[in-house]
Amino acid sequence: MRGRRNSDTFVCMTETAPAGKHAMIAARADDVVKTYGSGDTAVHALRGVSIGFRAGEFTAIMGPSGSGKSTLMHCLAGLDTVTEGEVHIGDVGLAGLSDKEMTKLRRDRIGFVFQAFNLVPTLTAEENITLPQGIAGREVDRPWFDTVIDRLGIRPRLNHRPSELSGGQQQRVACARALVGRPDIIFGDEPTGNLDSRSSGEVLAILRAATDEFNQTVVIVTHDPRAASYADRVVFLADGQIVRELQRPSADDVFEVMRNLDDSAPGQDDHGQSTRPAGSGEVN
Ligand SMILES: Nc1ncnc2c1ncn2[C@@H]1O[C@H](COP(=O)(O)OP(=O)(O)OP(=O)(O)O)[C@@H](O)[C@H]1O
Repeated sequence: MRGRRNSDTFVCMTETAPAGKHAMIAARADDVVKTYGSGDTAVHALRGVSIGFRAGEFTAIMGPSGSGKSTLMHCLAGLDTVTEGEVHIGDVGLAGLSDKEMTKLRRDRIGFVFQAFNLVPTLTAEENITLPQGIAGREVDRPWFDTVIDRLGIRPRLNHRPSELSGGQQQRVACARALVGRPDIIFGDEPTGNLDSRSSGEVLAILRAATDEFNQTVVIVTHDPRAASYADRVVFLADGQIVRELQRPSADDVFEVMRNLDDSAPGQDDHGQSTRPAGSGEVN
């Protein structure tokens, strides 16, 4: 657990970006609504979410199950479309992009680390790490590749296939794959969900280093307060809305907010309809 200053804020980050390292917005969502289905069976996964992610910043998204965390991440990463509102990666709006342009943007500017690792079983660790560069027809930056794999401690495992690696090693390979292409922004959907605490710590440390040493932007979804305590800020969703944000919290701070959210959440009914009073849980 890291001893960090705790201060709540409810201020929209896009409006308060300071000058310097964090001034540039790497990604943002503006009034994003995501509804699955329609009519009586419509599920309101996101109900007007606005948030910005500064370049070089590590953000963790938390919230009760079904609060919309994965949906928000998938919309931000262009893996899903929004029903209303806009998403930008850097200054590129995703709404107007063709499938081809979207694929190129994801390939060039976004890295992914998922809970299920998504490694190709027939390829070695090294082949998995360099696969996206190969598909893009780009040369692998070898000095950078060396830096990343040494930082992750996976050099001795480069010739092994995923089945010959532990969960933690597979996740580090997935991290290396995300880092080697030098994407502007890395999205992690429960990147430590399948890992023991030691491997979790290693993966979180490299994601932390991605921001501190490599000036990349990291956004993860997690249920783990300890994982969230590695972030610069933690954003809490409930019922498809941002309801709270902590700056540089400790794991205990995060745990406390999660406990209150879980306690106070009548949440959603089976169709994702809010059962809260109108106006509750809004960002001021
Ligand atoms: N493809 C889909 N079709 C219909 N409903 C969906 C779909 N994906 C998500 N949902 C619904 O949208 C809501 C938000 O889901 P989401 O997966 O974003 O929540 P989450 O906070 O990531 O949950 P968890 O922590 O359990 O993974 C839930 O009610 C979920 O059932």
